[in-house]
Amino acid sequence: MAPPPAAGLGGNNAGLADPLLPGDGGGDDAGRQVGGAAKDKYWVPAEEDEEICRGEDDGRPPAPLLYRTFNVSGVLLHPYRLLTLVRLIAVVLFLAWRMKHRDSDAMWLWWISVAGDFWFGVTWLLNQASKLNPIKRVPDLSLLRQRFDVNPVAAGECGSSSSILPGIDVFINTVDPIDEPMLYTMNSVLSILATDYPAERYATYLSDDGASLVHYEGLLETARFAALWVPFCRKHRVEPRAPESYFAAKAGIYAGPAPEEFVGDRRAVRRKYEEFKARLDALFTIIPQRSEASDGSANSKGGGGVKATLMADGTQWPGTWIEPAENHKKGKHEGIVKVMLSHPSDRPKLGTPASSDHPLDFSAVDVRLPMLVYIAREKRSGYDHQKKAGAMNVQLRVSALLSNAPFIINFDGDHYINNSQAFCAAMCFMLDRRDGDNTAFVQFPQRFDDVDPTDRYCNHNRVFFDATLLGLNGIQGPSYVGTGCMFRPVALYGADPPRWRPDDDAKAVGCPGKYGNSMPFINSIPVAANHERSITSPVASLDGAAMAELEKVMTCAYEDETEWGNDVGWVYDIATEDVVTGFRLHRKGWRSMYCAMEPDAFRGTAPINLTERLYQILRWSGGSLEMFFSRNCPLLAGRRLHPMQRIAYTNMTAYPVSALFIVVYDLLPVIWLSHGEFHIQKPFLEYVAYLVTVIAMIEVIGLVEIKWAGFTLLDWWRNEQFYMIGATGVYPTAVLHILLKKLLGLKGVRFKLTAKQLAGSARERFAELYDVHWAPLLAPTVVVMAVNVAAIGAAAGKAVVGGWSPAQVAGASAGLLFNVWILVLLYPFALGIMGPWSKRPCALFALLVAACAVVAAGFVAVHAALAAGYVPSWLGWSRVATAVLPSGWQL
Ligand SMILES: O=c1ccn([C@@H]2O[C@H](COP(=O)(O)OP(=O)(O)O[C@H]3O[C@H](CO)[C@@H](O)[C@H](O)[C@H]3O)[C@@H](O)[C@H]2O)c(=O)[nH]1
Ligand SMILES: [Mn+2]
Repeated sequence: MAPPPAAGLGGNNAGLADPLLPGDGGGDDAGRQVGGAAKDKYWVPAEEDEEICRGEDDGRPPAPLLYRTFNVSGVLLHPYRLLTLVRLIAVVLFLAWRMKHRDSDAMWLWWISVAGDFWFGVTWLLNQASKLNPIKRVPDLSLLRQRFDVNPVAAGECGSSSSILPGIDVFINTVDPIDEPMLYTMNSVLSILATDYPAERYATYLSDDGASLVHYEGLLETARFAALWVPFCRKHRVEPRAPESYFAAKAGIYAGPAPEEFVGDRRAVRRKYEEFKARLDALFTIIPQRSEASDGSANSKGGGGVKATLMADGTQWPGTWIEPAENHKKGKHEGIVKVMLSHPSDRPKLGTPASSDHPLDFSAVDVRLPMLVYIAREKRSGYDHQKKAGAMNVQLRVSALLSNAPFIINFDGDHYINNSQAFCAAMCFMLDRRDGDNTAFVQFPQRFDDVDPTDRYCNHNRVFFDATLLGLNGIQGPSYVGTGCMFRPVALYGADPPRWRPDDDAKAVGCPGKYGNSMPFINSIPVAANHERSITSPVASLDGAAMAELEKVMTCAYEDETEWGNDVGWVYDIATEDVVTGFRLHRKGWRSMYCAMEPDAFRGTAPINLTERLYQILRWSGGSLEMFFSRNCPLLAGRRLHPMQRIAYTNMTAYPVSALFIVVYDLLPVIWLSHGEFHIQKPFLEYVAYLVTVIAMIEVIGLVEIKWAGFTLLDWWRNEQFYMIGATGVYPTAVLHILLKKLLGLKGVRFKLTAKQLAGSARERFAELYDVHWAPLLAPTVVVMAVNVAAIGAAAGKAVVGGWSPAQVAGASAGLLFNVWILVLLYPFALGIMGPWSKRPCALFALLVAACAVVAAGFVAVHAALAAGYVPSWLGWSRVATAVLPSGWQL
């Protein structure tokens, strides 16, 4: 990001060069951390930084600041706050006006709608309040280098033996090599192995919840290919370091030291990459063939005479088998841990010069690879495996025994590192002298590759990632929202942040019993707290005892009678482990930091099929409600939770409740069909005027927000639309789930794995967008659409039948405005259920007009029939003596 040069900063302060100006970074990162963008012109450096830089009075130069703080400039911030205040007043006036005019055609509905308006006002306020002081923090990567990575060798990379950067354990999760295409997972692994962080200071743990041999052998292939890919990335400083994305993009400006070798090297690596992909693909056939072809020797027979799945050396795979057998099937198998790449030496190791069988010259490149470990935790029937949270808690324990880094970072299997400075960026926050020690986690935004250009289903979630989280950043910190988040494990273990520790007995984290009965694990906890410990210290050799310990902490039974999933590690029994786990840390008084960088730190895939997307939102909204009605309810937290943060969490967990009112509003137009005139609030026109004002003001505030947050009008609009789509079908379902759970003790919303499409496959791009998967979850929204279309049709019919006074016309138009508004909001949904037809949105308009016309015609026909004295009966229409128009219809 590149705001204008900071006046008054970067003066005489040692080391405080402006990190935001291009070319200032000195190293290879200069261009990368800045990525100039006009959208940042609304951000100004915070004065607080300037004061801190001037230093304390003790005469010593203060430690430099590893990140810089920016506020929204007054030109936008003041109007933004003012508009919020004005709307608040408007809402209060509106509610007061309503209370004074208790006049409606149905008082019970009037009360519901007053309650609804009140609730909308409150949730809007909760939501808006947390956005009034947005803060951006920009890491200073070059300073981090100067201080912690003193003598970079290996072509200026972080990789150096004189580095004192803290260790990191990297977690990555996957479940199924098909639902979550293995190519993505292995690309993520490659991007991690090649990232710009000293190889001896981090270790990667892949958790495979499917325990499949395909993943295991795929990872072996990946480790082999990494020996070429990683040095290639370092030599030419390529970005991004996930090969699939790298080769898909046009080559950018060359940043490395060997331009003359680049083209040849790139071509060679590309060829090897294609071969690597082919080998990954082949695993899906080789492994079954291998197991099929075995001669029936003792090795190949599992229990019950099924064919065992065999590893390359002919021995039985301990995980799940292709032909499921006892102890070798989904949900029932032993734990597996394999070190694929062992921890490298501390000193850089240069590669070999080019030769006939190795065409790339790596003689000036550090060719070490970081440690890589495969984990499949034990699964037993009778245990709830707690999905992703369970998998990560096992990763936490296994990594603690093996490398025990003071920091960890977690990735979903489909998210890769897009900017290899990301680890260093997170470190800037963790190591900064201001709040670093009190920072439990650094959350990065989630960005996606495969989303269609207009982002029909609001997958990018820009309003959340570019506005809401920056707002929280100005309070106690962003919530934890899953992939791309760096943690301080001691915080996960339940330690208090230094700021709230009663004495300096820093490492005490409570009674050992709550962590289970592995002494080596318990002993690792205080060690992990110390990030000055210069390197990760992996166990020297995996002897029998060490292996036994690893296996022990991977078992299901290990967590019995412990605090895992409760006060320790990732939280259990909830569809969304993320927000609640972050909340637990905030409640303890920890803070968090938000780190958005350019180019994006990480990127991944998103569900672009409507049904998948709705299930994802169902999981999130269901999880939120579960949290609200659990012991982790924000209202129950103690005083360490910042008051504003409490408000934000309340909003974040209670929001689906709004849907109950929205559904009532959305279905109200049904009244058009039965009555001539019905007004929920009289005088109706004034009511509509108020409504239009308060709704329009939300949009006006949104216009200011898009300026400072730097997204587009379309992003904002999609967010509005998707809120309505969620509110018509998904949120009510979530509310229903939680009611059933609380009242009848049924299970809550399940964690349904989001299926990922394979980009660049034979199918057309964004093909998923046009697949319609009908599910009950779609039904309510279809009903709402139908009701509103019918209402418009009925109104048109009434207009045709005629006889309206001007006042009635005005009233009807105001009501219709509302119907149209709902339809416009539900537009992406309508496209979604049209499948391939949605490629021509005019077809949708034609359909809508036709539907309205049919209803209108029907209305006119019925009216005519009734006027002529016909009444409907079981046998069809029968003639009665006089016209039978209901009184309300006599218009
Ligand atoms: O039994 C399981 C189920 C899932 N996962 C992993 O969990 C991750 C997330 O699953 P996915 O289906 O991709 O969910 P998303 O909705 O895409 O995930 C978002 O929402 C989740 C919370 O609901 C967060 O945990 C994620 O980080 C966030 O990206 C994936 O890596 C899975 O492999 C497991 O390891 N074990
Ligand atoms: Mn995902």
